[in-house]
Amino acid sequence: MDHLLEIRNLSIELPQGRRKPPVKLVEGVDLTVRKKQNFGVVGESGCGKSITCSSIMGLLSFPLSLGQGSSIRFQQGDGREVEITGLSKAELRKLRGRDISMIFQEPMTALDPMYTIEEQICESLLFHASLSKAEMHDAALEMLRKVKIPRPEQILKDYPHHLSGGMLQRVMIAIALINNPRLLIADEPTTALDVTIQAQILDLMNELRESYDTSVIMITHDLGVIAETCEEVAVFYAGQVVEQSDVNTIFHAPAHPYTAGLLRSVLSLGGAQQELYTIQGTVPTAGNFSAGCRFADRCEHCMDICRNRAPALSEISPGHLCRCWLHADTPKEETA
Ligand SMILES: Nc1ncnc2c1ncn2[C@@H]1O[C@H](COP(=O)(O)OP(=O)(O)OP(=O)(O)O)[C@@H](O)[C@H]1O
Repeated sequence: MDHLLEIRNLSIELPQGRRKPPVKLVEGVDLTVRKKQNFGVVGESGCGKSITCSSIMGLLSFPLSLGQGSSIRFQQGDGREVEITGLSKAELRKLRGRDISMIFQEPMTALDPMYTIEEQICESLLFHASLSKAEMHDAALEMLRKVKIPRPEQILKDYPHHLSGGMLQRVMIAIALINNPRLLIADEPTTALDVTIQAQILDLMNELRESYDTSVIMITHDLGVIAETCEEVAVFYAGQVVEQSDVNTIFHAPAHPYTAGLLRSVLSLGGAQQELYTIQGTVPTAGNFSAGCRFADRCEHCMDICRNRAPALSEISPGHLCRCWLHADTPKEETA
């Protein structure tokens, strides 16, 4: 089977006390990540990208929980498929680091200021492999070389505060890849870095992907990062996937007005004479979604039906999914 990860009907709920039903922060998300695929998850702040990916790691923060019927199936290194939502805490710990790793926006907060870089790399090795101290040292050194850290012997002895943001992110990538995971989740890995360092980190991730058999889920609000690194992309809006397709289609023939708006705002940044384009309005907060399309209030193509009935995510051409009445078999003359 070509599939590494299959998410079906994922919902993530925020409880509202005993009297009210929980608010669904994420609803009805289906995603499939293939082996060795670079999969992008893009959308504005607060649309549910990070909590969706945290749920893959079994790391939803209190008081969030998975809704009934949510399924996350993952194929382990031994070929066995596991249902992540049914794993115990101990089984999840085993899966993390060995099969699934994550890198975050702020490497400084993910690393412990009290321990050297060598101690922190070796800690993740300790947990997953039975190596001697000398073998662990060699493995850590080799990994720092792979992520192109200069003077790796010295860096192993350093503490996190001795390193720049770009170097720390390289260390995080080394830690994430040292056990050769099948899936790497990268949550805005370059957002906190300046532009030239961003490009270097993205290049490094692309290079490493060639030499590891790892699939990557790249979470970002930046379509430029998606263009640089991904083959397939899911566009999130207000807790749902609104469009999904290969990257080429998303960039050249976006179907959902939200995706088209995101692209226009990126393109207008590049044009010297053009006025900066922004999508009017803001993302509705969870619990305040309308009965119809969640993007209706901001949409330039809004029709009557969009305000009253929620569109389903449907396949508008092979491999291209879109959640929009403009592309559904419904009368289009119902313009508001
Ligand atoms: N522990 C929590 N308790 C309550 N609400 C939460 C919690 N964690 C996340 N949320 C809410 O869930 C929604 C989705 O959050 P999430 O962090 O996944 O968004 P995002 O798309 O990753 O945004 P960003 O790019 O800003 O990280 C937001 O409305 C957020 O406020």
